[in-house]
Amino acid sequence: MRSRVEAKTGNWKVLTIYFSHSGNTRECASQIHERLGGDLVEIVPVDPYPQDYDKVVDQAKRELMTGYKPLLMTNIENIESYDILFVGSPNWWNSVAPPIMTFLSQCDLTGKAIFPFITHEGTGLGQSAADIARLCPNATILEGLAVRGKEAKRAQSQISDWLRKLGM
Ligand SMILES: Cc1cc2nc3c(=O)[nH]c(=O)nc-3n(C[C@H](O)[C@H](O)[C@H](O)COP(=O)(O)O)c2cc1C
Repeated sequence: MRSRVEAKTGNWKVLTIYFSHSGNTRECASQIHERLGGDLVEIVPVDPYPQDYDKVVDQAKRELMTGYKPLLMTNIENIESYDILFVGSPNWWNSVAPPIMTFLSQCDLTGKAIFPFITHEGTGLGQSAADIARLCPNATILEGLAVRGKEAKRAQSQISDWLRKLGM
Protein backbone atom coordinates (compact mmCIF):
# COMPACT_ATOMS: atom_id res chain seq x y z
CA MET A 1 0.00 0.00 0.00
CA ARG A 2 1.34 3.43 -0.86
CA SER A 3 1.25 6.12 1.76
CA ARG A 4 1.13 9.31 -0.29
CA VAL A 5 -0.89 10.57 -3.19
CA GLU A 6 1.33 10.69 -6.22
CA ALA A 7 1.89 14.07 -7.78
CA LYS A 8 -0.79 14.76 -10.31
CA THR A 9 -1.56 17.81 -12.38
CA GLY A 10 -4.88 19.57 -12.16
CA ASN A 11 -7.30 19.71 -9.25
CA TRP A 12 -8.46 16.64 -7.41
CA LYS A 13 -12.13 16.16 -6.85
CA VAL A 14 -12.62 14.81 -3.34
CA LEU A 15 -15.55 12.88 -1.89
CA THR A 16 -15.77 12.17 1.83
CA ILE A 17 -18.25 9.37 2.26
CA TYR A 18 -19.09 7.57 5.48
CA PHE A 19 -21.46 5.48 7.52
CA SER A 20 -21.95 6.21 11.21
CA HIS A 21 -24.17 4.47 13.73
CA SER A 22 -23.57 6.54 16.86
CA GLY A 23 -21.96 9.72 15.48
CA ASN A 24 -18.20 9.27 15.96
CA THR A 25 -17.36 8.59 12.31
CA ARG A 26 -19.69 11.46 11.30
CA GLU A 27 -17.57 13.80 13.48
CA CYS A 28 -14.37 12.73 11.73
CA ALA A 29 -15.99 12.97 8.29
CA SER A 30 -17.06 16.57 9.02
CA GLN A 31 -13.56 17.46 10.14
CA ILE A 32 -12.00 15.98 6.98
CA HIS A 33 -14.56 17.78 4.85
CA GLU A 34 -13.97 21.07 6.69
CA ARG A 35 -10.24 20.74 6.05
CA LEU A 36 -10.37 19.61 2.40
CA GLY A 37 -13.67 20.80 0.97
CA GLY A 38 -15.17 18.68 -1.81
CA ASP A 39 -18.39 16.76 -1.24
CA LEU A 40 -19.64 15.07 1.92
CA VAL A 41 -22.09 12.16 1.76
CA GLU A 42 -23.53 10.00 4.53
CA ILE A 43 -24.39 6.42 3.62
CA VAL A 44 -27.79 5.59 5.08
CA PRO A 45 -29.17 2.04 5.01
CA VAL A 46 -32.85 1.56 4.12
CA ASP A 47 -33.38 -0.34 7.39
CA PRO A 48 -31.77 1.52 10.30
CA TYR A 49 -29.65 -0.52 12.70
CA PRO A 50 -31.05 -0.99 16.22
CA GLN A 51 -29.89 1.49 18.85
CA ASP A 52 -29.65 -1.27 21.46
CA TYR A 53 -25.94 -2.17 21.68
CA ASP A 54 -26.34 -5.94 22.08
CA LYS A 55 -28.82 -6.08 19.20
CA VAL A 56 -26.63 -4.12 16.79
CA VAL A 57 -23.56 -6.15 17.77
CA ASP A 58 -25.43 -9.42 17.03
CA GLN A 59 -26.89 -8.13 13.77
CA ALA A 60 -23.53 -6.80 12.57
CA LYS A 61 -21.83 -10.10 13.39
CA ARG A 62 -24.45 -12.05 11.45
CA GLU A 63 -24.29 -9.72 8.44
CA LEU A 64 -20.49 -9.68 8.30
CA MET A 65 -20.26 -13.47 8.65
CA THR A 66 -22.73 -14.09 5.85
CA GLY A 67 -21.54 -11.26 3.58
CA TYR A 68 -24.98 -9.65 3.72
CA LYS A 69 -25.08 -6.27 1.95
CA PRO A 70 -27.92 -4.04 3.20
CA LEU A 71 -29.84 -1.88 0.74
CA LEU A 72 -28.93 1.78 0.85
CA MET A 73 -31.07 4.91 0.68
CA THR A 74 -28.00 6.77 -0.55
CA ASN A 75 -27.50 7.06 -4.25
CA ILE A 76 -24.11 8.44 -5.27
CA GLU A 77 -24.39 10.32 -8.50
CA ASN A 78 -21.36 10.91 -10.71
CA ILE A 79 -19.04 8.73 -8.68
CA GLU A 80 -16.81 8.60 -11.75
CA SER A 81 -16.15 12.34 -11.43
CA TYR A 82 -14.17 11.94 -8.17
CA ASP A 83 -10.43 11.28 -8.00
CA ILE A 84 -10.05 10.76 -4.26
CA LEU A 85 -12.44 9.13 -1.81
CA PHE A 86 -12.15 9.33 1.96
CA VAL A 87 -14.19 6.34 3.10
CA GLY A 88 -15.23 6.32 6.75
CA SER A 89 -16.73 3.60 8.91
CA PRO A 90 -16.92 2.50 12.50
CA ASN A 91 -14.81 -0.58 13.14
CA TRP A 92 -17.42 -3.32 13.34
CA TRP A 93 -16.03 -6.70 14.27
CA ASN A 94 -12.60 -5.61 13.04
CA SER A 95 -13.88 -4.65 9.60
CA VAL A 96 -16.02 -1.94 8.01
CA ALA A 97 -19.77 -1.81 8.59
CA PRO A 98 -21.97 -3.66 6.05
CA PRO A 99 -23.39 -0.45 4.48
CA ILE A 100 -19.83 0.44 3.46
CA MET A 101 -19.47 -3.05 1.98
CA THR A 102 -22.62 -2.40 -0.08
CA PHE A 103 -21.35 0.96 -1.30
CA LEU A 104 -17.92 -0.40 -2.27
CA SER A 105 -19.33 -3.38 -4.09
CA GLN A 106 -21.98 -1.49 -6.05
CA CYS A 107 -19.77 1.34 -7.36
CA ASP A 108 -17.07 1.06 -9.97
CA LEU A 109 -14.09 2.65 -8.21
CA THR A 110 -11.52 1.81 -10.86
CA GLY A 111 -8.59 4.22 -10.75
CA LYS A 112 -9.73 6.02 -7.58
CA ALA A 113 -7.47 6.72 -4.61
CA ILE A 114 -9.16 5.61 -1.38
CA PHE A 115 -8.17 6.71 2.11
CA PRO A 116 -9.98 4.73 4.82
CA PHE A 117 -10.77 6.41 8.13
CA ILE A 118 -12.07 4.28 10.93
CA THR A 119 -13.33 5.03 14.41
CA HIS A 120 -12.93 2.25 16.94
CA GLU A 121 -12.66 1.38 20.61
CA GLY A 122 -9.41 -0.54 20.63
CA THR A 123 -8.68 -2.51 17.47
CA GLY A 124 -7.80 0.40 15.19
CA LEU A 125 -8.08 -0.13 11.44
CA GLY A 126 -8.29 -3.90 11.94
CA GLN A 127 -8.98 -5.65 8.61
CA SER A 128 -10.72 -2.62 7.13
CA ALA A 129 -8.07 -1.64 4.56
CA ALA A 130 -7.70 -5.25 3.40
CA ASP A 131 -11.48 -5.65 3.13
CA ILE A 132 -11.82 -2.41 1.19
CA ALA A 133 -9.04 -3.53 -1.17
CA ARG A 134 -10.80 -6.87 -1.71
CA LEU A 135 -14.07 -5.11 -2.62
CA CYS A 136 -12.49 -2.63 -5.02
CA PRO A 137 -9.45 -4.32 -6.52
CA ASN A 138 -9.01 -1.66 -9.21
CA ALA A 139 -8.69 1.23 -6.77
CA THR A 140 -5.53 2.21 -4.88
CA ILE A 141 -5.94 1.97 -1.11
CA LEU A 142 -3.69 4.45 0.67
CA GLU A 143 -2.71 4.96 4.30
CA GLY A 144 -5.72 4.97 6.59
CA LEU A 145 -6.45 6.73 9.86
CA ALA A 146 -7.79 5.13 13.03
CA VAL A 147 -9.41 7.46 15.60
CA ARG A 148 -10.64 6.36 19.02
CA GLY A 149 -14.40 6.86 19.03
CA LYS A 150 -14.24 8.72 22.32
CA GLU A 151 -11.73 11.15 20.82
CA ALA A 152 -13.60 11.84 17.57
CA LYS A 153 -14.81 15.27 18.71
CA ARG A 154 -11.25 16.34 19.41
CA ALA A 155 -9.55 14.68 16.42
CA GLN A 156 -8.78 17.86 14.45
CA SER A 157 -5.02 17.78 15.02
CA GLN A 158 -4.77 14.01 14.43
CA ILE A 159 -6.67 14.47 11.17
CA SER A 160 -4.57 17.47 10.12
CA ASP A 161 -1.33 15.57 10.82
CA TRP A 162 -2.56 12.62 8.77
CA LEU A 163 -3.64 14.78 5.83
CA ARG A 164 -0.35 16.68 5.90
CA LYS A 165 1.58 13.40 5.90
CA LEU A 166 -0.45 12.27 2.89
CA GLY A 167 0.43 15.46 1.05
CA MET A 168 -3.13 16.78 1.09
C1 LIG B 1 -21.59 -3.70 15.99
C2 LIG B 1 -20.37 -3.11 16.60
C3 LIG B 1 -19.16 -3.77 16.51
C4 LIG B 1 -17.99 -3.17 17.00
N1 LIG B 1 -16.79 -3.83 16.86
C5 LIG B 1 -15.65 -3.22 17.27
C6 LIG B 1 -14.38 -3.85 17.08
O1 LIG B 1 -14.27 -4.99 16.57
N2 LIG B 1 -13.26 -3.18 17.48
C7 LIG B 1 -13.33 -1.94 18.07
O2 LIG B 1 -12.29 -1.37 18.40
N3 LIG B 1 -14.52 -1.31 18.25
C8 LIG B 1 -15.67 -1.91 17.86
N4 LIG B 1 -16.88 -1.28 18.04
C9 LIG B 1 -16.90 0.10 18.58
C10 LIG B 1 -17.07 1.13 17.44
O3 LIG B 1 -16.14 0.89 16.39
C11 LIG B 1 -16.82 2.56 17.92
O4 LIG B 1 -17.66 2.87 18.99
C12 LIG B 1 -17.03 3.57 16.80
O5 LIG B 1 -16.41 4.79 17.13
C13 LIG B 1 -18.52 3.84 16.49
O6 LIG B 1 -18.59 4.73 15.40
P1 LIG B 1 -19.95 5.50 15.04
O7 LIG B 1 -20.29 6.38 16.25
O8 LIG B 1 -19.59 6.33 13.85
O9 LIG B 1 -21.00 4.49 14.77
C14 LIG B 1 -18.05 -1.89 17.61
C15 LIG B 1 -19.30 -1.26 17.75
C16 LIG B 1 -20.45 -1.85 17.27
C17 LIG B 1 -21.77 -1.16 17.42
